[in-house]
Amino acid sequence: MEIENKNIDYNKLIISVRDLYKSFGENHVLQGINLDVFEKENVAVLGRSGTGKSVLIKIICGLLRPDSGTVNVLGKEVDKLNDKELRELRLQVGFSFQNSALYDSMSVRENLAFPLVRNARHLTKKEVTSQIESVLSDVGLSQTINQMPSELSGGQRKRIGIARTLILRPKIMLYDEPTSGLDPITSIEINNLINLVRQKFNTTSIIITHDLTCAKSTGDRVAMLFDGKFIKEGTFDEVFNTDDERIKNFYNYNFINQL
Ligand SMILES: Nc1ncnc2c1ncn2[C@@H]1O[C@H](COP(=O)(O)OP(=O)(O)OP(=O)(O)O)[C@@H](O)[C@H]1O
Repeated sequence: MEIENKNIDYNKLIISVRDLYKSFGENHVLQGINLDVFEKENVAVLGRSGTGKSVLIKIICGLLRPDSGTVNVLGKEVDKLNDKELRELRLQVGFSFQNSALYDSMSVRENLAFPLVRNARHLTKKEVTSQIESVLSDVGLSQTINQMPSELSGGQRKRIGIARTLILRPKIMLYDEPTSGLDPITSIEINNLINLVRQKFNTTSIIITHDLTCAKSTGDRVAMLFDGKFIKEGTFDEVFNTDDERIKNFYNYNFINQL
């Protein structure tokens, strides 16, 4: 078995979140979040539905603004960037959406060409094709190049969604519920892909999930979100080896649901 080469650099902080608060009206979603992610580290953020996991990564990539607190990404304070700087930063942050966000009226080839043509206009047609073929091979789906999204399985759609993000060679990957709606075997394949992406593309990642298997197999570190705060952080075993009833309930609920 090939041993994964993680090469995490704990001297290089890639994402740093401090005292982050975000409410929607009376809904106080994030209530003092602190999080550091180091170069080439995979951090899994676990929590129940509606705890603010997606809100957190949307704030990290500048899609939402916090009420207070700071978010530093690749050395830049996200809240202080103007529109142009934010666009430049976003090119380095790949966002893999929960629903894969593919354009249903476009083929796989066109879906993958879209971000390239929009953001790297200097490329020739031949270069675009070669990059599409290369990234499709990376996600193991070369044969789907001329298919439409409606012809793909849920797992294949997730892979193409990840490929479409990777084609811009981001330094950071934010995965929003990468295994949601997938059967256990397809989920394992996606978890393996997330680890492969880190190894091959040297990405730093946050994986948002409520799937324990996903968190365990992709997260070097796991952070447990509860009521707007991280209540425990560490390796998967450190987090779940606990007397905290909130974490034990989360574990048991997941376990029962997987039976
Ligand atoms: N743009 C918005 N306007 C108002 N409320 C919002 C907005 N975005 C998120 N929320 C609310 O913030 C809370 C957290 O939502 P979020 O999508 O981050 O949850 P989550 O932990 O990712 O859950 P899930 O796993 O179900 O996606 C929810 O109560 C949601 O309704």
